Amino acid sequence: MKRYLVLETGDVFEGIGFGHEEESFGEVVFTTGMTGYQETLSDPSYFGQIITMTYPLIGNYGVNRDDFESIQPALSGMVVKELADYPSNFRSDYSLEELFSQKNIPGIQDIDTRRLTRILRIHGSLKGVFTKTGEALQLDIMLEKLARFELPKNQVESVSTKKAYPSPGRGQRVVLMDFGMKHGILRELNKRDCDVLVVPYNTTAKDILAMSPDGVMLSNGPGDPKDVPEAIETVRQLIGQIPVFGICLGHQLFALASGADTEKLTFGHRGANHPVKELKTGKTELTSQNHGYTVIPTSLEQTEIEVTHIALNDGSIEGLKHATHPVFTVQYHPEASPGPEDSNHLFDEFIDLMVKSEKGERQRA
Ligand SMILES: NC(=O)CC[C@H](N)C(=O)O
Repeated sequence: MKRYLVLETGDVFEGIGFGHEEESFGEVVFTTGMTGYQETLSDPSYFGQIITMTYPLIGNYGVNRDDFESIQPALSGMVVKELADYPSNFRSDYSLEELFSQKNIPGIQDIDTRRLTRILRIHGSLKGVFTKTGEALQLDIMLEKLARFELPKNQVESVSTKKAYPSPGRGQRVVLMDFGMKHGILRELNKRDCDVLVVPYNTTAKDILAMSPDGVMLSNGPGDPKDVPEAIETVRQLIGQIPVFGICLGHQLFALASGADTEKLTFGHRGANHPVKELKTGKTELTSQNHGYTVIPTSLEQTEIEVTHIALNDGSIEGLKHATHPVFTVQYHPEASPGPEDSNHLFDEFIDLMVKSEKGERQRA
């Protein structure tokens, strides 16, 4: 049945609805990953966003048990050119369409995603709405509703765990701050036998240090990093106390906590083949990315942080480290899922940093 996607610019796309049928508002963004739709739609960083998949055929290998990045997808909708009718893969348990219905995710297909992406590249990310499936379009009313719609400010709170929980191991003890964590991060720490305690986004530095960890991991998460001042304060207090590794939102929080500033990119970086250069070695890695905000280079001047990585597509900052303390962060996703695993070694570097830290020395003595 017919459904429309309306953008705040007044552009209208007619398509066919699938999944949840009610009206749905969000920030329309695009991702260029050719595969990995299951990981993408379950990445909590997409909270409140309508994701356009630029690859034209989606759902062709179905949905499997293993590739979820969270239990309850948080996105506001997905736009596809063509939804595969007959998924086929030895791991597939059911179709993408079934997942959308089961989890109440709104979808639209038969959309000219190339036209939509061109609009997003020109205007930047835009507010948009999926009309109720089967209902006639009332453009004026939709545009009025869109003008009134505001992107939510409590995004991290909505997707962070409410209670701390352990994921035991026999190695380094890591407190993982959950800002809307992709499970891939936890999997990478578990693979290295870390003894992980996942904690809510608003856990204080005092409480974290009282848990006596060897290091703190700052996860990815949705929204504007400036919307979580309590987390910025926690990170500020952790710097210099303990090794810290941050990913994506965690990277932006480290920058803000150090006195630097962030801003919104026009249309963001979302995809699975973004080249990133490490400045020290000149080596380039292909990375998985999903972010709309970035650290402002000139804002680093008065801080004690250094740029370690840059994006080759637009020169923006992709990695930072503290000049003297054991803290490093990346804007991209070393846990991949989806995407290349080139930068997986950063988790090993985090382990090394913890082992080398004072507490690690003490424990080995
Ligand atoms: N994946 C993330 O952690 C994204 C961080 C932040 N919400 C951004 O869009 O820039």
